[in-house]
Amino acid sequence: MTMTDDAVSVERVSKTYGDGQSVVALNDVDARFFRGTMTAVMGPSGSGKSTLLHCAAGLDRPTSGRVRIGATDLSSMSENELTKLRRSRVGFVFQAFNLVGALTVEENILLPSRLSARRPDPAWLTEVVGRVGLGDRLRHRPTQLSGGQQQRVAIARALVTRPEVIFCDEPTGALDTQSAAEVLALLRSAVDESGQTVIMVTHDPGAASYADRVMVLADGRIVQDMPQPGVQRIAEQLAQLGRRQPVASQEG
Ligand SMILES: Nc1ncnc2c1ncn2[C@@H]1O[C@H](COP(=O)(O)OP(=O)(O)OP(=O)(O)O)[C@@H](O)[C@H]1O
Repeated sequence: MTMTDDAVSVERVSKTYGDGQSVVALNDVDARFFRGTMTAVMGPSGSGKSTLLHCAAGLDRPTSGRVRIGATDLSSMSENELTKLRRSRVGFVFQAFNLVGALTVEENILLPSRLSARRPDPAWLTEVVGRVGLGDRLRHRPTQLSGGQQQRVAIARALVTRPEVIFCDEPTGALDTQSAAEVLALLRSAVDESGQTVIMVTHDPGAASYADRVMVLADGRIVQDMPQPGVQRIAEQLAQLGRRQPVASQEG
């Protein structure tokens, strides 16, 4: 495997849903996500953010184009190989936490390691649990925790296998400001202290301002790519998009 500076690269990726009256969710998108950086993906509802995240993470296949994680080309991989790749090389954090209610906090955190049959390094597990501040909650069930605590469990679960890339879809969408700040600081530390790569879909300019770069999608295309734009500029760009006339849907 050759080393590359790209943690993820997306080349000429299009995704069309349905046939007949089909929806073009991604339209010939090129994007490179550099190692050890955090990128926020923003844009109006329906602009293709989740679709881009899902294609980049190997959760969904593009209709055309190529996705690479590191030097690994996902397009030629079987479902089985994709599943293995997702378990070993990427982590996920979703708005709805997606924890298993019947398992304890500790069991949830260890689940990806169990599934990939790789024993986590106990020192690293202690470090991760300490970092997310859940040391005294390991035997609790997710329902016994606040939303912010549940999201911290999800982050610990994503960190424990030391994935190259952590994909986040609205990770702070269900959280209050304080819990959101804690979650964003944790994602930031995964980048700054562990050299991991974070790709995060968010609607919130405040959350996006934690990123090294903000990418804005509209109608399935990247329309802005801004290095550390700051909350003000992000909000302005989104407001400008909001004022644009939506592209007429193609019917019939
Ligand atoms: N499984 C699907 N089947 C059909 N159309 C879909 C499917 N998933 C997404 N779409 C359509 O593709 C387009 C892009 O959707 P996507 O979820 O990627 O947007 P988004 O920017 O993440 O939106 P939101 O901010 O509302 O979550 C939308 O028009 C959506 O309706």
